[in-house]
Amino acid sequence: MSSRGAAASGPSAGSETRVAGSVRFEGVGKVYTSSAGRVEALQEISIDIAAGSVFGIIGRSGAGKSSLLRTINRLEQPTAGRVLVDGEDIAAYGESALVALRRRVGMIFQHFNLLSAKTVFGNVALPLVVAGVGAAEIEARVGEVLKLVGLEGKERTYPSRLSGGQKQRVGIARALVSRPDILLCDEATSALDPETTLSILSLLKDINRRLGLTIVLITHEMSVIREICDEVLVLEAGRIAETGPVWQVFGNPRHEATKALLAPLTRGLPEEIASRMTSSPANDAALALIDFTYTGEGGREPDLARLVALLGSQLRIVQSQLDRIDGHLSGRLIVSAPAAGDLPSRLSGQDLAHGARIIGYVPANA
Ligand SMILES: Nc1ncnc2c1ncn2[C@@H]1O[C@H](COP(=O)(O)OP(=O)(O)OP(=O)(O)O)[C@@H](O)[C@H]1O
Repeated sequence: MSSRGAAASGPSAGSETRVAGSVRFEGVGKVYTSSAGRVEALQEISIDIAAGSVFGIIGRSGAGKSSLLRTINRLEQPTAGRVLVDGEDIAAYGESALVALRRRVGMIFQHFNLLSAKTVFGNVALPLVVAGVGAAEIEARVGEVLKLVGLEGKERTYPSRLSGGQKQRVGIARALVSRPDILLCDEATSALDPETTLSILSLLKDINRRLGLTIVLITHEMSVIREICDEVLVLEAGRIAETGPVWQVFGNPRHEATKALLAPLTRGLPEEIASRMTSSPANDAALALIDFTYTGEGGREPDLARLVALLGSQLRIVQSQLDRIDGHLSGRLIVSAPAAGDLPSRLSGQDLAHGARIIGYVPANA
């Protein structure tokens, strides 16, 4: 695995500060021209993705998410601007450098893209076979990644005998076997049920933490962004609507596109609260609505005593909901608490539940 460190890929990142797994878009544009006409899919996209971060891309259908993601491994070529991976302009790559880039940048897909005629071992080994790696090393590396994704013992199984979650684990193992620095995920959990989605998300987060791998993902599920992303980019009609840390963008969405995308997350709120909710506090006395999600696993139910200690005794429960999905507990607790002080950063450092985020603000007397 390439060396990784703590340095970020800020605007001044040059070859000295380079850390494997950073991506920079510089004024990226993409125009498709076909018999149907000209489509301006991306315009003036300039943004940095720090090595080792989990970066989410959201936007309505047709906003340009896939086009942008696919410029990172040159499945799409920008028609304007540059894409730099670890500080290098990948447009300049010849054939062998491009092959090497595709090994450094793995990808997983919504429908897994597994070969049905090959076993789990055969599917995962494929990139190494193509690269001409020796049999003993293939054996060792496939074993290593199957262990990492929790599929030990499934080597000889064919994809048709696997569940959706297991198929995606094979997809992840196949992407990791080349020891990439970056993993691109195109709607990787959209075909999975909520419980399996959670297990794949925790696997991705675990991989990100253990291997220091950069993950760039597209999703239409805002809960996915909330669960695992550090930063989020909202695209609207090919342009950047807004971008920043998830707690900031989701806690205080500024762009209409973001607010529309986040609307499903506010479902379930009492009408009298939802109708008075604003995206930023009206004054110092405003109350923040904080949404905690949790599962029954790992004892992650929010502890009320800790919430009161953190948020103050004025904390009120606005809504509480418990579901059982396939026998597993899935809960949501919405509380109101004084918004004064730097609440988002106070919340972000806490391991209070599976997810904790501010969904809006209401006047103190709401
Ligand atoms: N190969 C292509 N030829 C012509 N137009 C294309 C091509 N690929 C994408 N487009 C157009 O570019 C725009 C952006 O498409 P893209 O797939 O990047 O959006 P998206 O946000 O990923 O959408 P979705 O969420 O529906 O997958 C759309 O208008 C789409 O129709």
